[in-house]
Amino acid sequence: MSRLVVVSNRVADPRKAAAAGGLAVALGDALSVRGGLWFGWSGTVVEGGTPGEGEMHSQQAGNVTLTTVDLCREDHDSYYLGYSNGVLWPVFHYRLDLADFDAGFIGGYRRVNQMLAHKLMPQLLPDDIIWVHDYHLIPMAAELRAMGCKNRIGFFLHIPLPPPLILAAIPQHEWLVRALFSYDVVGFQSEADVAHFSRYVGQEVGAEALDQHQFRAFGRTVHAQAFPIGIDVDEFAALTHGKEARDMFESMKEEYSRRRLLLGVERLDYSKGLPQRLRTFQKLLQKYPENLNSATLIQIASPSREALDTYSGLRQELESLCGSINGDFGELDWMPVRYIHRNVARKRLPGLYRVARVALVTPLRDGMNLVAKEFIAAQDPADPGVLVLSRFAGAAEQLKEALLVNPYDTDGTADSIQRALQMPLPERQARHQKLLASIRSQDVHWWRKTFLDALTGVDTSDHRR
Ligand SMILES: O=P(O)(O)OC[C@H]1O[C@H](O[C@H]2O[C@H](CO)[C@@H](O)[C@H](O)[C@H]2O)[C@H](O)[C@@H](O)[C@@H]1O
Ligand SMILES: O=c1ccn([C@@H]2O[C@H](COP(=O)(O)OP(=O)(O)O)[C@@H](O)[C@H]2O)c(=O)[nH]1
Repeated sequence: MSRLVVVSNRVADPRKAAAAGGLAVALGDALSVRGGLWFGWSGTVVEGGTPGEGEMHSQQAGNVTLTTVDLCREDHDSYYLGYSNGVLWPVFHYRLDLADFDAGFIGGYRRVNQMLAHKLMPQLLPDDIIWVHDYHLIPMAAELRAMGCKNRIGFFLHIPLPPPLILAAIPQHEWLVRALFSYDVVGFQSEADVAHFSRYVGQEVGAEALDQHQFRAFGRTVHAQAFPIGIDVDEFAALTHGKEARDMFESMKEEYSRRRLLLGVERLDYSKGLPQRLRTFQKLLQKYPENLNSATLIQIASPSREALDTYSGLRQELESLCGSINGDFGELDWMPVRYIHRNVARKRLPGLYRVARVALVTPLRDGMNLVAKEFIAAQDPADPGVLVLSRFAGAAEQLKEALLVNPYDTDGTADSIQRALQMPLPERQARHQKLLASIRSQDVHWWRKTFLDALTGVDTSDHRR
């Protein structure tokens, strides 16, 4: 079997609990099954280093070699904070209003992609299969091809692809899409993303659709398809019975047998719809007063990208909303919102998921959202909680038996939460059974296998010439 080389901005030791963020968790799972090389940024920022240069480190983690590169401050700020998270992240999540189209960022984005490609190229073996991940690294294949790389290279976009006219707001949109044609396979999270890609390449660059998945433009053919990412259901169910999760469950169970727990878990990111969720919870308390002194929202919002103003501003907005809801509705012995601005270890989360009556997964836009799938995996099938899920999360294409909501509709979402809180046991069980079957049939192993099967199966003659 060919060696698998995974390239992603974040690299994490698969043997240790991964940092918050679904990508690191899923790639750790994918690589530890097959072994190989995981290559990317070390997470270290060197003050005063030289742009385009970075020290490389290598270590062995079981059957996976982790090779990482440091970034100097200037590269980190223009590549990661600037272009990746100041331009691509907001625009790909449909937030043109939050994008910062500073012309200086693109230079750093190209420079870091070039540097990473130069450091990776000498490590490659002729029949390695290369799998590049996410918006930070779109030009990686083009850079490798420019150095003569003829390997099979696939790309998976973990975040949504917006409709053509939104994508076209990025000054370098055509360059980015041209770069995608240096890959053999381009994977998306949902059918909606594939439809946007198909419309973009048809309208903006005159691509020819050879069949449902094959698009030809710039003298190259690319295979584009949806491969919705999943979780390792058995691993997560096992975590649910582990010590950390059981301790969490026991400590919360008593209090929440008297009260009803609603739960939100995510990075503190504007794509996750947190202010809208708090306003919806406020509406629930106003409209359905039987929830006073009872319904409690635990909101875990783990710190993310705090150097960006959009993120620090969001934190302030959220803290002020939590304070005003607790001030208006709280009692001496009950606070409606428990807000935690820290990362909670992944091993402890299943215990929390299992105590919750309702999970609120209500992003305004999300590539997939693995928390929705983890919540389902952690439930007791005999007495499961209810998933309230935004129709704008990639996961909504698969999880039809959740209560699907429009997070912009505060009233309608409050009604759905009330319905979830009152849902009879047989309906909860029936919905959970179908949701569990869905996350089992398309789990993280299915995701890895279907993507890699597509990548090893496509005709790569364009790149071998
Ligand atoms: O690396 P960070 O800047 O700290 O951000 C964490 C990760 O966030 C994004 O995750 C996405 O991938 C998930 C798994 O496919 C998906 O479920 C979720 O909807 C996406 O938002 C980002 O795409 C990753 O690159 C980041 O590492
Ligand atoms: O305090 C936290 C918050 C989140 N997570 C994990 O981070 C991942 C979040 O992935 P998701 O796809 O939901 O969103 P992303 O952050 O990647 O956009 C999930 O595995 C969560 O269990 C965690 O371990 N601790």
